[in-house]
Amino acid sequence: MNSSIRAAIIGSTGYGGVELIRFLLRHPNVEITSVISSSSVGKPLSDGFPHLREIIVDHLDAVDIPLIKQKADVVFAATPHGVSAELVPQLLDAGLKVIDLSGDFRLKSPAVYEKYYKRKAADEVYLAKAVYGLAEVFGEQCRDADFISNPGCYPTATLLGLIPAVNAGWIDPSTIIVDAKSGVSGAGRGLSQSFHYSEMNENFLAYKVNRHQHTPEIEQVLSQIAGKEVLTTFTTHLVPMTRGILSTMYAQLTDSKSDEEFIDLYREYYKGRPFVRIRPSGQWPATKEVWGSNYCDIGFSVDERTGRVTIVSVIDNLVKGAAGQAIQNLNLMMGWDETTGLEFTPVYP
Ligand SMILES: NC(=O)C1=CN([C@@H]2O[C@H](COP(=O)(O)OP(=O)(O)OC[C@H]3O[C@@H](n4cnc5c(N)ncnc54)[C@H](OP(=O)(O)O)[C@@H]3O)[C@@H](O)[C@H]2O)C=CC1
Ligand SMILES: CC(=O)N[C@@H](CCC(=O)OP(=O)(O)O)C(=O)O
Repeated sequence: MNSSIRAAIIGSTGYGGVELIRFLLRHPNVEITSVISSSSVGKPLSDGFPHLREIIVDHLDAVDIPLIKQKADVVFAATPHGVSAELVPQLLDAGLKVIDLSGDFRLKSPAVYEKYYKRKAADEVYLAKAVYGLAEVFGEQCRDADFISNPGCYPTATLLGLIPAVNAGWIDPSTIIVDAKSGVSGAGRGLSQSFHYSEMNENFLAYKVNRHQHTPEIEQVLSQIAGKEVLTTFTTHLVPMTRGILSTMYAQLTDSKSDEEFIDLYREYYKGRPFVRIRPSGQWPATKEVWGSNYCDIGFSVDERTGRVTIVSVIDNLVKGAAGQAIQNLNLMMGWDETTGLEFTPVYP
């Protein structure tokens, strides 16, 4: 089926929104019919983002649900936590399809959301409607969905790196430790002291240790895959680069396995899913090798000495970790080939 669809983007002036526009401008089945802002209504988007001069619908619309309904069939909400919780139910009630990039609909438990996000959870009726859009794992559910909650950037890299091994019972999930690093664009376009050039440059730091909001998201999915409660140690770090996430994962093997066995297991699990690329033994993926693309590249090393496996997974946080996966989910929702509009080779060097 190759029918086209009209798309609106709320949060068009943010990093996720701008990245959605970059990809959707080249999507053969999507027409961008409204770019939406809460603070720059009426201004041309390309004034702030001259690289998007080719956009036809340039003037920023207000967040006006009846107007969005008139102009669009699907809405991407690239809006902050809390904003999506309020907006998404109104969009769904208006009969629109929605893909939400925020964390507001990923966690099924309102109490867990409120503990980690420190704000009121979204309405449970809408939480129950959200399909968690980790495309390579829950793609079948995405195909029938009208509302997809796009995974977080760190969970995307981490879960794609862990799920096949947890699913096969090859690692003991209670021993998983995740050490993840992100480029600064992961924090969005807003300004804050920690992201000033002089604070970030030549610096490397851990943050939100043992309290990161992506911990329960990772645990929720791993518990579902393992069929029992899984708790993980998950530590995030900021790296002075613009884009990219590298997640290093460690876990105890349940039985002796080789690198080649891991490679075969993962290649089989992700068969037919072109955005996950498994590296040959001894090759480690780097963030530059997926930069600007929707790929997730994964490498392995089994340590016979300790009986542990080390798994390294990389993505571009703004693409596979946000806009790219959101478009992959739209493709699944619409019954299109999941790669449509996303076939970009990474930019290198
Ligand atoms: N950056 C990343 O790597 C990733 C981000 N995400 C998530 O995606 C969402 C967007 O992130 P990102 O683009 O980085 O964030 P930004 O801070 O760069 O952009 C957020 C946008 O939301 C808009 N906005 C703010 N308040 C409102 C409101 N009340 N109503 C409507 N729009 C509003 C702002 O635009 P304006 O002021 O013009 O309205 C702003 O441009 C967030 O929920 C984030 O957590 C998820 C995965 C990765
Ligand atoms: C570098 C950096 O600050 N990253 C953000 C990732 C936030 C994100 O994009 O994910 P959500 O949609 O779940 O908020 C953080 O660690 O909170």
